[in-house]
Amino acid sequence: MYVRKLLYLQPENSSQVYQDAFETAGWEIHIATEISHAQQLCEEHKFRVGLMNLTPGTEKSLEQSIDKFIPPSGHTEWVALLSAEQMRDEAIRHLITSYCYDYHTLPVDYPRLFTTMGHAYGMASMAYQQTNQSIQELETNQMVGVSPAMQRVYRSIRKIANVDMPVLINGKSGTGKELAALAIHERSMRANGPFVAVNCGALPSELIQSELFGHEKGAFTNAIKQKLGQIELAAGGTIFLDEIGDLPFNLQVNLLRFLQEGTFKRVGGTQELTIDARVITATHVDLEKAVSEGRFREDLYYRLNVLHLRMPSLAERENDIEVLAKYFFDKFSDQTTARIKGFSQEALRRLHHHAWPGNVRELINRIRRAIVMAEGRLITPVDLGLERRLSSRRVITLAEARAHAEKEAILRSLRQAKGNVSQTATQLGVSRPTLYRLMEKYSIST
Ligand SMILES: Nc1ncnc2c1ncn2[C@@H]1O[C@H](COP(=O)(O)OP(=O)(O)OP(=O)(O)O)[C@@H](O)[C@H]1O
Repeated sequence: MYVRKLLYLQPENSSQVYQDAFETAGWEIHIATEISHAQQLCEEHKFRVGLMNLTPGTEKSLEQSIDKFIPPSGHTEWVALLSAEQMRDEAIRHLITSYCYDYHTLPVDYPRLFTTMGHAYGMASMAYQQTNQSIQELETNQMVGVSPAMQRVYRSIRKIANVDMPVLINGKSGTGKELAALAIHERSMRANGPFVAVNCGALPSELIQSELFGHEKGAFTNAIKQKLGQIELAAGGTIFLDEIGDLPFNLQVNLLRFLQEGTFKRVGGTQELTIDARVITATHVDLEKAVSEGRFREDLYYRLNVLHLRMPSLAERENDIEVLAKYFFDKFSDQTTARIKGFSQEALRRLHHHAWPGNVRELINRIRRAIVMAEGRLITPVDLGLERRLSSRRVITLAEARAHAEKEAILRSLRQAKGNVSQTATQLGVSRPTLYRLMEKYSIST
């Protein structure tokens, strides 16, 4: 029979379930009575479904440590088992809505519970397949993303790659324009030729001409020998010109000639040279506006914009945020950071709510920083630099200021005590139950 693995978190003294019933229904049940054991099992097995028994008296400690046993892959859906009475507790309802796919009230109605678990398994498997799909995309063109917006990008790249014409890519900074240009090149008939990238915005205007088109010996004071330009170096392949809007107006005509006739002259040269390179350009500014303001040649704009690709910003690709975060986490983790197992639920929530002005590049930087900064097993919002800050411009009430200070003190103390709640409580001069209550109030997890 097809076996699905189930992690059952059953604190001691909680009501028993009939293990045989699960096995007959095709579930291989792994029971943990303690969080540490659940954590260990999560590292050894791939559970798609977890069942947690919220026995009265244990739910509080579960709530505080739930982040710890969420497997690093994050593809496990949880179902809570609890009494109808417990459902009246607001904290428990919060726990269920934040962490669980569904709940089941006791006594156990096995057929109904198995249906719920079957659905949870389906949902978790779907999420897992989606991540895997993105990794397949990655193998072919190093781009990760499962969102509909990225699926459109992949489809466009496949089509554009087959047609040997200029491409204009636009999108905000850090959205992956250069990566898309490389993907086009690698899927095109020029894949065996060079891919040469030049950032026109990063070069001083007096150097751009010689950088792009090369120069002859003696063309200017420092031209002690002949130098080939980047366009010449891209012969047989693709030249990618990033920030094309920054190309000085006087050089735009040279590029236009190259696009129209495939010819150019080195600086200081008289000979007309011919090479074959596909031109892909990118911009984060509105080139049409630059044309209407007279800063960019209209004829060049139309020559460059034969095929067009728009890279969506990260905020438009919400489904990709978590996939990318986990991808970069795996990429940048190494043996020295092996103790860090993934992201806390709060960290994932903050990643989703952040506006991402710097797009994927910003995400990469935040993950790299978090891997260095994290002190616990899971990355927190503070590690990512995404802790909620109170706006300095807004007038705050005394109650808000007090709450802010209280939260900061708890976070700092927890960090110093490496997540040890008893030690933190002693340090802050409060009892453990009070600290737990405050942590719940401020959504702090260890
Ligand atoms: N979909 C993606 N999957 C994986 N990595 C990505 C993705 N998009 C961007 N990146 C990574 O993000 C970083 C920024 O991407 P890239 O340089 O291509 O952006 P850009 O739009 O050209 O930025 P800019 O306009 O600032 O030059 C790179 O390290 C790139 O590898």
